[in-house]
Amino acid sequence: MAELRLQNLGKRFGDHAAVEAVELTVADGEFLALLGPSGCGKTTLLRLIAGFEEPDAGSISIAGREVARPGRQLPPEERRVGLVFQSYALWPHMSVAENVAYPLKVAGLPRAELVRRRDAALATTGLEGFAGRRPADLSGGQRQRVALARCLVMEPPLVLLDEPLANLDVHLRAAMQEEFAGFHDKTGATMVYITHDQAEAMALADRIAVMHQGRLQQVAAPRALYNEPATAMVAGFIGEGSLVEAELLGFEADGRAAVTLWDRRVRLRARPGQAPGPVVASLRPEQLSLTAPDGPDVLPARVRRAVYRGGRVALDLVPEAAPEASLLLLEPEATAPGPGERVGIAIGGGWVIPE
Ligand SMILES: Nc1ncnc2c1ncn2[C@@H]1O[C@H](COP(=O)(O)OP(=O)(O)OP(=O)(O)O)[C@@H](O)[C@H]1O
Repeated sequence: MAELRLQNLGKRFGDHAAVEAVELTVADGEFLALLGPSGCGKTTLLRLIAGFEEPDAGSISIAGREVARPGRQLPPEERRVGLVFQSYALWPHMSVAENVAYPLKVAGLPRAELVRRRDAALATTGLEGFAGRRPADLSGGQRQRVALARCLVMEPPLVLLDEPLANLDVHLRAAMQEEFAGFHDKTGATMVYITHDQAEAMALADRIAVMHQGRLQQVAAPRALYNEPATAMVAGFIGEGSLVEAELLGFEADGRAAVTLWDRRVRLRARPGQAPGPVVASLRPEQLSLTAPDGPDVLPARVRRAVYRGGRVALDLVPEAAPEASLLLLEPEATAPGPGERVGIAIGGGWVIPE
């Protein structure tokens, strides 16, 4: 069992809080993606868990054992944590098999056990046919598999991955994502996977933790993160859409929120119990549709830009009632209006940001 628990974790570099007040529990066997813009503290958080940085607040426990708090650090090699980085850090003079077996050799395993575990790791990562090759004679994806196999041989209950696919091209990334998912299923290890690619996080993770300026903004399953973002930062960072200022009037009998948006009354979803008043709402493109400009409850607007996306056109729409605002709507190519055209927008849903 390798539950990971971070309590009020903090790390400063001089005046800069790289990680601040992080509370997070990753369940045994869970796949958690850590997602956030560059510089938000993802790598620092991972280095704290691995034991390369010492926290100056809070604590870290792995499998029920406290491994770090200010002034008390268990060294990395005693944490039983596997690490996979984007730079594969393979030994160039060793074969694939030797690279994979290296941690076992260092640990002093008997030869028969070493061979058994090495070959099992090579099989899990589909590298049986490459055992004799040098890293220089492998593709980027194959090298990343070697790095994965070398992590796997130690059978770590907790694996930390720092942007392991960042150096690969788009097609290879998709293939490797499937391999990571398979690797997770086979090993049952708890995984924390850093990425700044939200599609990758959504494809792989049970839950996604979104980080911003050293703090966790929201930790939730991919669908919840997309449909019910806790903050404007999460709404803007995950998926596409528009953030608009509105007024929450109250809740209707069916639980929908009654909201005024540019003098129109619309019904959105909101966290129950939210107080009436000024709010920010997130409108995803699929919650908007085009209609005739002058119907009841329709928002007349003009097309500012129309960008072809292959089969669909991304429309940047400016409501007549709010010339400074902008709404994104995706329309099939065949029915998409062009720049300058006047249209009506029907709002079929949306989410009131809770804070
Ligand atoms: N050793 C250090 N000394 C001083 N500042 C540091 C150190 N390590 C990181 N930082 C700063 O802490 C902040 C968080 O850095 P971190 O590398 O954790 O971000 P990140 O989210 O992993 O970014 P990226 O996605 O670009 O790798 C940054 O502002 C960075 O400049």
